[in-house]
Amino acid sequence: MATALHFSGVKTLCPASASSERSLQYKQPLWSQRLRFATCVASNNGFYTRAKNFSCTSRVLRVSCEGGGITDVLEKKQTDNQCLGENEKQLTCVMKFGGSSVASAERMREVADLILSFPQERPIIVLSAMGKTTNKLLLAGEKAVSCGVTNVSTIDELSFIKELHLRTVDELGVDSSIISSHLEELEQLLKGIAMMKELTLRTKDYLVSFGECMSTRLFAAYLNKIGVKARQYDAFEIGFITTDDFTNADILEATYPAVAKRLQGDWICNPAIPIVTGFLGKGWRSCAVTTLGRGGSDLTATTIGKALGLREIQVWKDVDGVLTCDPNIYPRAEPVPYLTFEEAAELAYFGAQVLHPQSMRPAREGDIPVRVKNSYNPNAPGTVITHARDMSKAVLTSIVLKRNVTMLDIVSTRMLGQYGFLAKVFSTFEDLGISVDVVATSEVSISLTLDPSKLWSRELIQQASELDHVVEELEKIAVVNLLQHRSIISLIGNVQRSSLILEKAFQVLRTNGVNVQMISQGASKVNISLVVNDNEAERCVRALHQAFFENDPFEVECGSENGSV
Ligand SMILES: Nc1ncnc2c1ncn2[C@@H]1O[C@H](COP(=O)(O)OP(=O)(O)O)[C@@H](O)[C@H]1O
Ligand SMILES: N[C@@H](CC(=O)OP(=O)(O)O)C(=O)O
Repeated sequence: MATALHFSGVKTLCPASASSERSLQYKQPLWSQRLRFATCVASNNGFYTRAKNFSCTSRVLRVSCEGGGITDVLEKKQTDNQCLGENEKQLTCVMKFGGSSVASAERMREVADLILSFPQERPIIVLSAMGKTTNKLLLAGEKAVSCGVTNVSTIDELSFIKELHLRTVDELGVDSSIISSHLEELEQLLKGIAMMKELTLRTKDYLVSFGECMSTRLFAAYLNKIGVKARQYDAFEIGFITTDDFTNADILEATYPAVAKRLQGDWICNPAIPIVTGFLGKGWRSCAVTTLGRGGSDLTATTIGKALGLREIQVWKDVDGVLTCDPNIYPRAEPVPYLTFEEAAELAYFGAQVLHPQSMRPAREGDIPVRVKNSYNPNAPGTVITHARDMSKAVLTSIVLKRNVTMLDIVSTRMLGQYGFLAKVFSTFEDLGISVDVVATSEVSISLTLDPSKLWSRELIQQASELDHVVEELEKIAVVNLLQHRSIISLIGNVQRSSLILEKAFQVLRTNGVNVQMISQGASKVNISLVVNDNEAERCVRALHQAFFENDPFEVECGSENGSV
């Protein structure tokens, strides 16, 4: 057997050995200059793995690998633009890894291996904060409001975050100085919150930004340590311009050209894998750090995909793709192999935590496929989301649950034939800046649900008074009934088959003794929404899943014809 070294199109054959350390002889000493900057990927019978160590002298490249017997060593040159071939000037894809994928040093190493297992790609990496760091930061902030300045350093969540990040520094073998100033500043910030006794939305965003700022620094340092040239970027420094809606900001158009120019420009001048903070932006008026809403790193990834016109956007999660329902509600949920952007957007908007609600927009506008993959199980095919798919056999794709929704029944006090009623109702919501989710109307009455994510971004006390205010305003023209603790069950699928879907759904709900309080079929034609009581919702989802995905969906069609459903 022979071992091959590929470099600048030149191949040098060296004798193989069974050892896990391999020395390769160069023909030309000149190569070693370039190899200093090289990425080294070794392969063991076709399974690519990160080389544990590599070093080179003028004529010898020495590679050692965990796991023994190296049969092949590939060198990807990453030097300067003089060495970039024409097609190497383009970054190819974006890979986003969520908190669960980078929760520990071990997971970060696995993610590095995963990235290097695609040597043909020139990826941009987007990372979320490690594990549950964002939640812990928010909790620490809330505790700081009332704990007093002197007690800040004893906040459990602060200790947890410090310990997690310092342990990761240690285990990855990188220099602690890359995050020490962030950890110090974080404590100072919490002391500031304790002093002010308030945590504004703007401060909340600044507070949570420490999570992504630290995870990306750790990961970039680790890649550099193992010889893979990487460069860290804070999204708010490279052109992610947003509205000033702290905790729920929207990306502005100016972002696309700015981000493309910065990332592509740097790559061409001095190639290094970009490691970008997910979730963060910069408010265009305030110039302060903003966040894109919980789970917003998906949106960072799709924004980069569109900005650079990349071939593919990959979002790596801890599940085998988008599933037929939330696995926390029903563990027998199955991966959905294909989705359209429209289906994925509805699914995300109506509560499937797996994707950020706004994240499909840039991908759809740029017509860039999104692949949802499992970083714990990279061989699983995942879900591919594209513009169109074969719908001929599709009935139901996924069942989504949105809990804790507020519903309003509004009945006009005027008689039939009264014009302007709907306009007045919706202008009330517009004036109050409250967005509406699901709507069902007749000429004199309207039932609707309020988007909880918009309400949740406000303080609880503010929410209650806003709801009172909505009711007060609407009562000028209607009788209003405010119904809380409702859930929306969204049936995402082929609404061309809506009769079949509804027939089966209502049969299941009737069998389970559940009364549907509102029903709406979206204009998008991929979603039917049913409103039920919160306390019945999970049971409904499980029963619906069993009926639609664990039995033949065409059964009902035949059954109903014989009247035997
Ligand atoms: N329909 C669904 N398909 C897949 N996952 C879902 C679905 N609904 C809810 N989830 C939950 O979403 C989680 C993945 O999303 P998220 O927590 O944002 O991942 P990450 O932090 O890795 O980006 C899964 O672990 C799963 O519990
Ligand atoms: N860290 C942020 C952003 C994010 O996208 O996280 P994840 O990819 O882990 O859902 C959050 O927890 O909301």
